[in-house]
This record gives sequence, structure tokens and C-alpha cells, in this order.
Amino acid sequence: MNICRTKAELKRLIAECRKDGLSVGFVPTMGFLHEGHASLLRKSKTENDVTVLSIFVNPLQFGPNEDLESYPRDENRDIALAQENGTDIVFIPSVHEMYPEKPLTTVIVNQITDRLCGASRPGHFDGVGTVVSKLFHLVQPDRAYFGMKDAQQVAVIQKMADDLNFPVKIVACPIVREPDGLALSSRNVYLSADHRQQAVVLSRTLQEAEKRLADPDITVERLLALVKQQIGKAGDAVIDYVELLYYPNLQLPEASAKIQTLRQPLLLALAVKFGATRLIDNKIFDAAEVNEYVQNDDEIEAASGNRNGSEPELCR
Ligand SMILES: Nc1ncnc2c1ncn2[C@@H]1O[C@H](COP(=O)(O)OP(=O)(O)OP(=O)(O)O)[C@@H](O)[C@H]1O
Ligand SMILES: CC(C)(CO)[C@@H](O)C(=O)[O-]
Ligand code: BAL
Repeated sequence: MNICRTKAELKRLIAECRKDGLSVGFVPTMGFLHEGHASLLRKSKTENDVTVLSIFVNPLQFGPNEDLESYPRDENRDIALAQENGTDIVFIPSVHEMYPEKPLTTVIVNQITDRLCGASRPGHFDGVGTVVSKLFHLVQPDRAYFGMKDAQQVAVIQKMADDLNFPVKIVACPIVREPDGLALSSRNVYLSADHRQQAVVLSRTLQEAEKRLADPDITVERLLALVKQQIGKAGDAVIDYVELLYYPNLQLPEASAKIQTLRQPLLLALAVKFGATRLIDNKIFDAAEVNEYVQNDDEIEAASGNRNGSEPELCR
């Protein structure tokens, strides 16, 4: 496994891969790796000759009062996990290497960033779009792997790639969870033992919400009220947002609409704070459609004309 810290070294390694006609899969992360990241690396390894991992805590996507300084870091452990999961190249740049000067260019994806984390974390997706653009230019991946835990991020990156003609296939991968359902996240490490237990309410509530959809009369506003009520039962949970939106365009359905009458897929997304720790989780409703992406890959690719302008590929 090659570990590189400079753009020049990364470019040299990528040029070698290209010269040899090797396909490149890319997994961008902020490090403090866990099994969710490992699942992306393994997926890339099955689909590409070479897998590149980046580890970079990107200051541009953090707000002034967010956890940039305290964001968990453990480079040695990350390198070991990368190696165990078949990574070929790890790119670990410094902030100065990525931003030698204050950038005057920002990649802004409008509209689908108006809600959810885009609203709660102003400027966050400008930072994500900008750094992912830079990384795509450096790595020139054939495929790039993102987790559906950050469902809005997947939609934003897919739209950016379509709008700016990045020649990359965006592969959206399923959320990896702890045995009790909590979505893996680097930030889980911040949770006290008590909050860790309470945080199970997120995945449980999403599961219960899915069951509620069996009721043909349940409306958007009723479902959201039930979800908020359920989360509120966890003593210290403070809701940032609970929203049901069309996916991936992230538009709002009518609050009074019966959910069974709505076009799908729909995204039920949550952001909840336990003390200072903000966690996100979500569920896509319309498993049938999600499975179709997986099972009829060739048909969908053919039908959507190499997928440009369409949904990200959703993988198992
Ligand atoms: N539980 C998970 N299952 C699948 N993918 C995940 C999971 N957690 C993170 N990822 C994906 O890994 C990539 C890198 O994410 P990141 O490094 O921010 O990790 P994270 O655990 O989401 O951290 P944070 O606590 O900051 O949200 C993203 O595409 C993200 O969606
Ligand atoms: C995609 C990403 C690595 C960009 O910094 C980050 O937003 C993340 O880890 O999801
Ligand atoms: N996975 C999202 C990165 C962030 O919270 O900034």
C-alpha cells in the first residue's frame, strides 16, 4: 500500500495506474475509520483494479462553532484498517497541501442543499463540493463510493458530477450499523455511555416509521409528528431536523398528502443532538426501487443513457 501526502506524489501514482490501463475506485473520507468506511473500500476493491482512499478533515465544510478542532483522528489505526481492506493508495494531505492559499473558487450546488444538513450547517455543502471536486481532479476515479448515511451528500455529489461533467460513476452504499441499529459514525466516539444507549432511538424510530407506512391513510405531517414524538422520548435528544423529502431531488411533498399516494423513493432524514454530539440517520422508503437499481444494473444504465442526470447507483 502506498501512502502519499502530496498532490505531486498522488498524481505520479495515478499516472502510473492510467499508463497500465487500470481502473480506479475512490473512497473519500475524513478518517477515524470504521466498518462503514471499510465497506466502501471493499466495494471499491471488487469493482476496480486500484482503490484510493483519502483521509482529510476538510476545514472548508465546518462551520465556525463546529467540531473541526476536536474531530477524532487516529492516523496509525486508519492506515492499518485501510491495509486490511485492500486499499492500494492512501492520500493523507495536510491542510496546507490542499489549500496552499485561501481558495477563491467554490463549488456550490444550489436547491438540493436548501434543506436538511444544508440548512442546519450553512456553507457545509460548499465545502464538500469544493473539496470533492479537487479530489476528483487529483484522483480521476472511474468510480467513487459514498455512504447513504450522508444521503444528502450523495445527492449533492451526484448532481455536481452531472452538472460539471465529472467522468465518474457515483456509487451509493448502504448504511452500516452497530448490532443494536445505531449507524456507525466517527462522531459516535463523542457519546457518553448514557447517550450512546439513548441514540438507538434514531434507528428504531426509522424502522417504526417504515411500519407506519402500511397505513394507507397516514399523511406526511402525521408521520413526522409520530417520529418527533418517538425521538422526544429519549431523555436528552434535541431534534435538529426530521424531514420527509423526495429523493434524490430533496423537494418537499405536501404535508397533508397521504404517503402511499406519493411518488417514491422518499427520504426520511433525521439530525438529532445528544449533548454536544450531533448524529444523523435516514431511511429511504421504496425498497423495491432501491433493489431495482442493484438487480437491473445494465438495464438501468442503458435506459438512463450512462446515468448522467439520473440517480446515483445504489449498491448493496
Ligand atoms: N455507517 C456508515 N455506513 C456506510 N457509509 C458510511 C457510514 N458512516 C460514514 N460513511 C461514509 O463514509 C464516507 C466518509 O464519511 P466520514 O469520514 O465523514 O465518516 P462519518 O463516520 O460519517 O463521520 P461523521 O461522524 O463525521 O459523520 C462518507 O461517504 C460517509 O457517508
Ligand atoms: C466526502 C467528504 C470526505 C468530503 O470532505 C466528507 O464530507 C465525508 O467524509 O463524508
Ligand atoms: N460525513 C459528513 C462529514 C461532516 O460531517 O462534515
